[in-house]
Amino acid sequence: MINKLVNKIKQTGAPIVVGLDPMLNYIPEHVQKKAFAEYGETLEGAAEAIWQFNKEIVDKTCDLIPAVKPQIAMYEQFGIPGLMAFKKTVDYCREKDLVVIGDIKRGDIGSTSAAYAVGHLGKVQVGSKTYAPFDEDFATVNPYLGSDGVNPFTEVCRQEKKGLFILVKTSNPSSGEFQDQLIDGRPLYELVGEKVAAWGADCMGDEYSYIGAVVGATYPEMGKVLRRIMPKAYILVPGYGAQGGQGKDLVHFFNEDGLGAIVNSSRGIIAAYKQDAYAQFGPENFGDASRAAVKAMIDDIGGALADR
Ligand SMILES: O=C(O)c1cc(=O)[nH]c(=O)n1[C@@H]1O[C@H](COP(=O)(O)O)[C@@H](O)[C@H]1O
Repeated sequence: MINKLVNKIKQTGAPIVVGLDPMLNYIPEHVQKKAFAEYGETLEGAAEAIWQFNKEIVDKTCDLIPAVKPQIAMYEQFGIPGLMAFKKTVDYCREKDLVVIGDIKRGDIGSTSAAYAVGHLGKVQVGSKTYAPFDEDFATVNPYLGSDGVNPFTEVCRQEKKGLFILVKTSNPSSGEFQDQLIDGRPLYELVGEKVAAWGADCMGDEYSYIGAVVGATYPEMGKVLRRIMPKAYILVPGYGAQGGQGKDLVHFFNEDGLGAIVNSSRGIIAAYKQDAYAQFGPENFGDASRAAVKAMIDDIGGALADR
């Protein structure tokens, strides 16, 4: 799957991921109204609104982008109907040949991580039958329980040819509270970055490892150091747009070959129609606003890479 991701990035010239993080308040009135007319103001109604919203955004952007990243919490908040909308979204994006990064941020003791890995990336056995319950292509993993929490995910990736993005340095304001703590003079995130490189060394695709890392766009200097520490890891870079990251901050997350990083934007794309820059589209044409925002993001990052 890492080879597919790299090839799609090369084909599209777009090292970007559209984050499918639908909140009800981003979903235009007319989409909500239609869903509620059919299912009432229920969890099912919310899930239908989310699904219709996602579908339109995917339809309007899928030819421009290599990948999407649905964030499971946004679906889980609507319970079982929400999770069904998550699964529908994953399946639809895979049908459109997009690489799907399940943003699930799991990680637990080994036996529990194994169950998460099977449910999201692998296959589960039920009597004589086998099922792939969620079947994303990549998953985000929290490594802060240590190797035995990560190994079951790696094992399933090896079997299924899937991949991981492991949290190394997160984009949020408090990420330094623990991640920047010094151990023998070195920040914890660097030690985690070294671990990601080690875990990924025998998990190589053609050019890059299928064990990638997450490093926030909001910490470009740290991204530069981590790029060197993990030369073969693809870096998922969230924090562009709504959290303040811009193309010019991100060049050092990429290798000299222009590969090695994929930048996520969620609210900046899916709620583009609410921004002044795209207001002319109006809520009716929210998908077109997202398409324009994707194009602007591609130009911003492409321009920054060309200028470096
Ligand atoms: O793993 C992630 O994707 C992630 C890691 C991180 O350090 N920071 C971060 O924002 N994310 C996710 O990236 C997305 C960012 O959303 P926007 O700020 O709306 O672009 C959300 O789905 C977050 O959960």
